Amino acid sequence: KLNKPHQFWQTQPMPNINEMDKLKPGPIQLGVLAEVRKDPFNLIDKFEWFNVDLRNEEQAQQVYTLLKENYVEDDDNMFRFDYSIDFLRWALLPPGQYSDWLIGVRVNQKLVGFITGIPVTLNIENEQTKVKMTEINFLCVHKKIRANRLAPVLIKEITRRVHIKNMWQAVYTAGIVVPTPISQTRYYHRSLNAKKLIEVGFSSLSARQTISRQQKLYKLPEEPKTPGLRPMKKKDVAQVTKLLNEYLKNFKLYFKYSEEEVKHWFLPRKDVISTYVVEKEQGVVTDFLSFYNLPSQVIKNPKYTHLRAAYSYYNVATSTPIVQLMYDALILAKNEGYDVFNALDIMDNDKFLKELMFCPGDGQLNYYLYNWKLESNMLKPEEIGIVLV
Ligand SMILES: CN(C)Cc1n[nH]c2ccc(-c3ccc(F)cc3OCCn3ccnc3)cc12
Repeated sequence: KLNKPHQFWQTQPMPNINEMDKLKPGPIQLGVLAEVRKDPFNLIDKFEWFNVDLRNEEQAQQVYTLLKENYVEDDDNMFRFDYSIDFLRWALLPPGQYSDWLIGVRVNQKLVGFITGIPVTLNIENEQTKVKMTEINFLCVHKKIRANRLAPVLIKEITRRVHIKNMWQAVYTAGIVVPTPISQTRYYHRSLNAKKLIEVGFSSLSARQTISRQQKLYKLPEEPKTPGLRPMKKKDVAQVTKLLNEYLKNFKLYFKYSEEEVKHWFLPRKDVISTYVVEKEQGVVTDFLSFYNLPSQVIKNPKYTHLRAAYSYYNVATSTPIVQLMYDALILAKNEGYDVFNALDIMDNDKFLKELMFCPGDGQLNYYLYNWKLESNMLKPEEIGIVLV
């Protein structure tokens, strides 16, 4: 009976505490293509598998509504992520995507379950170890049909569809702890609209604080400071690709980006992704900053329905001090209408979090690698060079 904690995860190729020192680095189980099940896993009666076509407006709407009403909430159930359709198309239709890796489960034409994969090549702990794998995301089961053990079936089915492509590893993140995190990172928030954050209950005032004091404390200049800072354009793709790939080599977990992928992931998309480059003298790009748009629905509030949050994506500072570059990111986000700017303590983020007055969040984001034993059991947050949306 699957009712002991993590009963499902104990059946999966993930290192557990006492195996840690026995397993050699690399794949935990070697996959055999010929042994992969050719047919989908069985679903309970009336449930059916369904490949989601996010380009189809109606199907995209169904995914949007399922997530908006049933996806991740904060620990106090005050906020729930509200990923937009444009955002989902950005996140889930990258170059090389497979049509059967956006998996839905339907009952009477209604979408009740979802899980996604996108193809990535992950560098693990050194430049020589490049592993083609999947990045898993958006695991969601409708609130009304939880405890049917649908989530494990969704995980097994996407695993099967990844195995069929002769890929045997996965990378994913989650707020919860299941066997076995490779890194436990923390998130931080920088107030941009102090008054609204207090009114929605995101921030609270201590006895000595007042709203106007908070507004003064977090006040930002009207315009960014760095000369030559401007929105990224197509002509910047080659330089941004070089800057990014060079920078990411500093970390133990990172993707290598083609120019095609940089076009997809970084060219600005309204209300989805903002990328700004610093163009020093004639045409030379020396730095860039980027943040993505992920609002949270405010579950119960008389005045506001949403919290507008910008999330730090990738930032490369080779000639501008990182603190100054990120200070400009705050100003740009404020001017784009965001209420809060969020960042994890991964990459070099620790260098600006305190100085720019970020406050720690109330939870953590755990990183996972499926079917892979690291040389070092855990990675420090500053060794993580990947951002999962
Ligand atoms: C990553 N991606 C897989 C979505 C995802 N799943 N689980 C999560 C748990 C935390 C964060 C997270 C990551 C960075 C951050 F600055 C704040 C965060 O959550 C705040 C709490 N919250 C939840 C909903 N509304 C507010 C993301 C996620």
